[in-house]
Amino acid sequence: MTKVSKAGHVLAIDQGTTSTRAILFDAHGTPVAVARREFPQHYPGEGWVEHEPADILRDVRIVAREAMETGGQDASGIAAIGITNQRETTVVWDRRTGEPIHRAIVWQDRRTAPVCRALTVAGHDRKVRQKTGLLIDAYFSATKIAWVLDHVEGARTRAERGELCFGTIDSFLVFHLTGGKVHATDATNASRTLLFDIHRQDWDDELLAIFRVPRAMLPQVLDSADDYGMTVPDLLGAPVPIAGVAGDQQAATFGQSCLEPGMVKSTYGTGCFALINTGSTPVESQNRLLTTVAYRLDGRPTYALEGSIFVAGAAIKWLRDGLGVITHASQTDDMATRVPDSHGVYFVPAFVGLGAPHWDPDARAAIHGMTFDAGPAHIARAALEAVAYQTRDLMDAMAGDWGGRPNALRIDGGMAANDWLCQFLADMTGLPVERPEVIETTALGAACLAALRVGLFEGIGAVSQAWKLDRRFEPRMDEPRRAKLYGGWLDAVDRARSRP
Ligand SMILES: Nc1ncnc2c1ncn2[C@@H]1O[C@H](COP(=O)(O)OP(=O)(O)O)[C@@H](O)[C@H]1O
Ligand SMILES: O=P(O)(O)OC[C@H](O)CO
Repeated sequence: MTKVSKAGHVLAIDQGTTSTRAILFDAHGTPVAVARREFPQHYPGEGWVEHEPADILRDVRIVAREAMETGGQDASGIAAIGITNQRETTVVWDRRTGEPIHRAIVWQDRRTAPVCRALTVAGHDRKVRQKTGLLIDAYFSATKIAWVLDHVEGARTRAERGELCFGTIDSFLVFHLTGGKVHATDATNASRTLLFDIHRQDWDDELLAIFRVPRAMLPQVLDSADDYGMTVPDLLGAPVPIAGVAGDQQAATFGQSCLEPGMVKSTYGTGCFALINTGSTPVESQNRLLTTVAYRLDGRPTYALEGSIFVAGAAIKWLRDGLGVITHASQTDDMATRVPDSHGVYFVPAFVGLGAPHWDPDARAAIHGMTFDAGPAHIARAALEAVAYQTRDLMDAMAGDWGGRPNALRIDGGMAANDWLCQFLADMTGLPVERPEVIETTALGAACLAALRVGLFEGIGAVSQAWKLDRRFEPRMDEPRRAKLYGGWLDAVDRARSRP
C-alpha cells in the first residue's frame, strides 16, 4: 500500500461505556488481534450511573497486553498507541498521587438535571450554545465536575489551588499511562465539556464562571493526532508514544472515513450517535442537534453536527439482564425475523430520558401497544425498531440543518452486526446503509490518527484507503408502510415525554 512509510503496528485502546477493548492494527489498518473486557456499572441512585476508574485502568492494562500477545508483538513492533473513549464521563483526581477523589460520573448520569434546568431558566442557554455548540444538559461534563467539587469535602478549594485534575476518560488514561507526566485531552473531547469555545479552540472563562469550574484543574487541549507523551515502560515492556486521541464518536467518524462535508456515520453501541461532517465551518442547528469538533489536525478543526441518542444497544442489554427474555444480544436478529411485524408494539427506550432531538431528561422508558398475544419476539423487534426510528428522527433533523440528505449512512458499533436491524434502518431512513468490513471503526479511527502522527500513514488519503465496504443494505419498504410505522413511533414518543 502506497501510504505505508515504514513497517509497524498501531495499538488502539477503545474505552467504551460497557467494555474496554484493545485492538492491534497492522500498517494497512487491518485488525490483527482484539482483547475485550466488560466492567461493572454502578447505579447508586435514580438516574445515576458511575464507573470505578481503577476498573477502567486495570482493564486497559490487561487488554493492551492481551492484544499484543495474541498479535505476537512486543513494544518494538508498536509504532504508536491511539486512545478513544466514552465521552463526557468525568473523573477528578489528585494531581500528585493520581488517585480519583470520586467514582467517574458517566455521560448517562442525570443527577445534575435540576442544575441544568436552573441554568437554562437563568438565561445562559443562548450564550452556551453559541460558544460550545451544545445545549445545557446533564449529559455533558461541566455540571458533573461541579457536582464532585461540591460533594467531596475540601475538593473545591483543592481544585482552585491546582491540586486536582479534571479529565474525561482519555485524559485520565493519558495521565496514568504516562506515569502522571501528561495532563492533556484532545479538541474532540474538550468540545463535549460545555467549557470549551469551539470557535476559539480554547477553554472559556465566562463558561468556567457559569459552571463554577476552576481553570487550574483543566487539561491542555491538543490536536487529535499529536504528541501525548510516552507510556511508562511497564505497560508494554518499553515506552511507546501515545500519538492519537479522540472521543469515540469522532474517532468512528474518522475511521468511517467521513472526511468530506455531507458524509454521515452512525454508531450503534450502548447509545447511538450520528455525525455529519460539516467541514471547516461550524453549523448551528435549528433542530436541536449538537455542533461539535469532528477532529483537529495541525491546529485546524473539522466540525460536525451530531445527534445523540442515549439508549440503543443498552435496551438490548436490558432485555438480557433486566427482563431476561434473551441470553445473548445476537438472538434479537432471529427473534425479529421470526415475527411478521411488531404487532403494534412500540418500545421507547427513554431509560435515562431522551436525547436529540427531544432533550427531555424526565421522559422515561415505555412499551406501548401490548395485547395478550404480544410476546418476547415482538418486544425484541420493537427494541430494534426503536433504534431505527430514532435514527430517522436524527436524519430528518440533519437534512433540515444541512439542506439535503446524505447519499448513504455508514454504520458501525456492536449492533451493526445485526442484519435485520441494518435492513430496517435502510427501510426507515430511506438511505442505503453501508457496513464496513472493520466494524470496530472507533478503534480504527484512533489507530489512523496515531498512524498519521508517527508517519505510518503519509496523509489523510490513507484513511479512505483503509475503509472497505462489507455490505450495503438498500431501502425496500414502500412509502405508505414507512409513514404508518413512523407515525406510530412519533405517537409513542409523545406519550413517553414528561409533562410540564
Ligand atoms: N447482534 C446484536 N444485535 C443487537 N444488539 C447487539 C448485538 N451485538 C451487540 N449488541 C448490543 O450492542 C452493544 C455493544 O456494542 P459496543 O459497540 O460494544 O458498545 P459500547 O462501545 O457502548 O460498550 C450492547 O449494548 C449489546 O447489547
Ligand atoms: O461507549 P459508547 O460507544 O456507547 O459511546 C458513548 C458516547 O461517547 C457518549 O457520548
